Amino acid sequence: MASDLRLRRSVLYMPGSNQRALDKAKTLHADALILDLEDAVAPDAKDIAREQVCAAVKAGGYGDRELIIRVNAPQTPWGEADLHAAIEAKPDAILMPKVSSPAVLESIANRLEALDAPESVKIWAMIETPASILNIREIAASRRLLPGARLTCLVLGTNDLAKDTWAQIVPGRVPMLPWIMLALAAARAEGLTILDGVFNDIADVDGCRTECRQSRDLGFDGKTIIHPDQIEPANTSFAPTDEEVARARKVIDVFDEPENAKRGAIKIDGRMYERQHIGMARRAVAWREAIDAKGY
Ligand SMILES: CC(C)(COP(=O)(O)OP(=O)(O)OC[C@H]1O[C@@H](n2cnc3c(N)ncnc32)[C@H](O)[C@@H]1OP(=O)(O)O)[C@@H](O)C(=O)NCCC(=O)NCCSC(=O)C[C@H](O)C(=O)O
Ligand SMILES: [Mg+2]
Repeated sequence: MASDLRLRRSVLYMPGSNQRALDKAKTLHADALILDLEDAVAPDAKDIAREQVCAAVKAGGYGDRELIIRVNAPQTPWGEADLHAAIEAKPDAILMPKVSSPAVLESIANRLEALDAPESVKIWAMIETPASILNIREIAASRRLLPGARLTCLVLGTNDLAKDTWAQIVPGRVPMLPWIMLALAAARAEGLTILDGVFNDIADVDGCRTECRQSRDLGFDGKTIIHPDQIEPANTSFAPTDEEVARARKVIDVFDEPENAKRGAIKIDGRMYERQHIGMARRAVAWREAIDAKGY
């Protein structure tokens, strides 16, 4: 049903040290916000970023935008303080960077349980190291093993993947497609949400739109983005078109007709549809209803 569907078409990062961005985000049409304490924040701004981000989450005012805090990794000088403060702020999720194996997720899930964090605080995991790709099956499967069923989303970090593998970031992303699709299959096998990596060329809005469309074609739930100008391309690309919705409604209606009750396959407007297509059709309609209900 549309009411259960959480839109994550556009998920906007912002440096936690940038108070202006934290404020501006309250008015932007992004579905979710990642308030970053990690790579977007310089070492000497880590403490102020932590304070600002946790204060912003506690104060609220972001409407129905999901709020995610990206902490520094546990082995860094800031990891422990970030995690403690983030748990206390109770965001919708804590995003763990550079997750290379399930072990780090287990330790965070245990911490959340030990500190009695509400069930609503989920864990999101960045998939951005070569080891995370090799261990993706175990990382995704840890959803079933962690206490509190907290792992709900994987987020690709294509900049870090490029850095560590030496793969080039090129239009069409051919060098990365095997890793992208492996992560996508692992996420879907476990019923996790999965978000695509960022498009760095802020000035190239058309290029961003092309990559968002590719991202939707590949099967992602949404795109992580880095600038307000990338929100509209992401929201538009992940919305089913009018034509898709009309076709989806027709598929549902035709299979609902009594004379088709026992048919497995049907030809509609020259194309073959099987019963499995009803689920996809319902998803398209539910997405449209969720977008209409949201108003953007
Ligand atoms: C890249 C930026 C530093 C550019 O900022 P700026 O120079 O201020 O751009 P503009 O002048 O064009 O900004 C126009 C207005 O929009 C606001 N703004 C800009 N960016 C954001 C944002 N991300 N969120 C909210 N608001 C934003 C500006 O404040 C201006 O507002 P106003 O003054 O009222 O007009 C900046 O865009 C930026 O910091 N972006 C995010 C960078 C970031 O978070 N990077 C980390 C994540 S990417 C990553 O590493 C993923 C992964 O880990 C991987 O490995 O791939
Ligand atoms: Mg990264």
